[in-house]
Amino acid sequence: MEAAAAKLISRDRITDAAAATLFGTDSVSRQIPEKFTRTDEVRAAGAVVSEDEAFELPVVDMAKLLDPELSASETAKLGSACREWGFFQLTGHGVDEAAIQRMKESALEFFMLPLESKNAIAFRGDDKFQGFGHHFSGGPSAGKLDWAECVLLLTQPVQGRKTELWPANPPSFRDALDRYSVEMTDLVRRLLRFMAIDLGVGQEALLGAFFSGDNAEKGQSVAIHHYPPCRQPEKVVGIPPHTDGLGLTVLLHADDTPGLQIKRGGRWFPVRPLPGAFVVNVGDILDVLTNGAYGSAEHRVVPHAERGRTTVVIFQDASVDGLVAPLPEILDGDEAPARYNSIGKLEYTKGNFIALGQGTRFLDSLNR
Ligand SMILES: O=C(O)CCC(=O)C(=O)O
Ligand SMILES: [Fe+2]
Repeated sequence: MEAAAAKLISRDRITDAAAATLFGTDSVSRQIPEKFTRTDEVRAAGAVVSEDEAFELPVVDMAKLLDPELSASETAKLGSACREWGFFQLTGHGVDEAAIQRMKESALEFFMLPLESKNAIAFRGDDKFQGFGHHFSGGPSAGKLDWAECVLLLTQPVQGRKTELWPANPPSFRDALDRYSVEMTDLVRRLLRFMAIDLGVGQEALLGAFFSGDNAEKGQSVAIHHYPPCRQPEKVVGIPPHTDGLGLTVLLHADDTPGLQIKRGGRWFPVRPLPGAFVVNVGDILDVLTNGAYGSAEHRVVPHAERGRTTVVIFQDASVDGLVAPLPEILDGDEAPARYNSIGKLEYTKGNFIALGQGTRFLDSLNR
């Protein structure tokens, strides 16, 4: 993260007062303090699809993608999920179970520590990009707090890590995240190969946008979120509506609590997490790379009334020769002109942070 861009984010450490609201033993019965009350914002965000309405968030099976007999039809399913929803659940992914288990346990154990221990890595100084505290929330919610705590860290490239901000407690954490990060790199590579087939572009082109070159702006980061239970979930926000600003996102549920919702056709669709599956979504940069063929979808988190929820979210960054731009292979003169203006990666990152602070979507400003 370039220092000047990192300065554009403002994230706060969690105070004793906020912690008493979020985790206090009597927090469930108490009134929600003003700082967390966002009833109007929640109401204005639109209706939620009801529990019993039948709908199917696409499920993609990696084992089928890899099976020569089933690969073509499963690749088509992957493609339609990315085009129609920008989201899917991924089963049969082959990621090492022990690595997943250790990551889940380390995340859950970290959040169980007293605030003082967690604040050992609290956001500080100029660089509010990495550390522990309140997730950034600006725009219409400026001044209000999310019903959540989170750890944000750069995980790749290894030489870019600020290891001193990686939790030393629980002792398993650093090793678990290191291992998990490598597994996620492999998983993203595998997925991109099939996305390239679906898009009809060379695998080198798409993989190259995510992994080639020594551009330090291209890497991987993690957000580990904890949403404590909230008796009046309709009054608070776990994470406000947003699209993910990087390339591809892979989310792991550390428990089986639902809460993630995806906006489609003006309504919020709750994700019903499948045991053992990842939730994968298209980020704004993949949307641009594919010239809008794959769409990054708005999503948010609503806390659960009785159960806490913990997620481990990996973001894989991408760019083409230092630019956020449609892949040249996807464009075709007047037949398929660019739908987005190209922009330097650093300028993109800064623009994204400023837009987040204003509650707008930077991607919209790149539309041609
Ligand atoms: O925790 C979740 O379910 C979603 C988190 C998220 O949207 C994000 O970190 O960008
Ligand atoms: Fe997100």
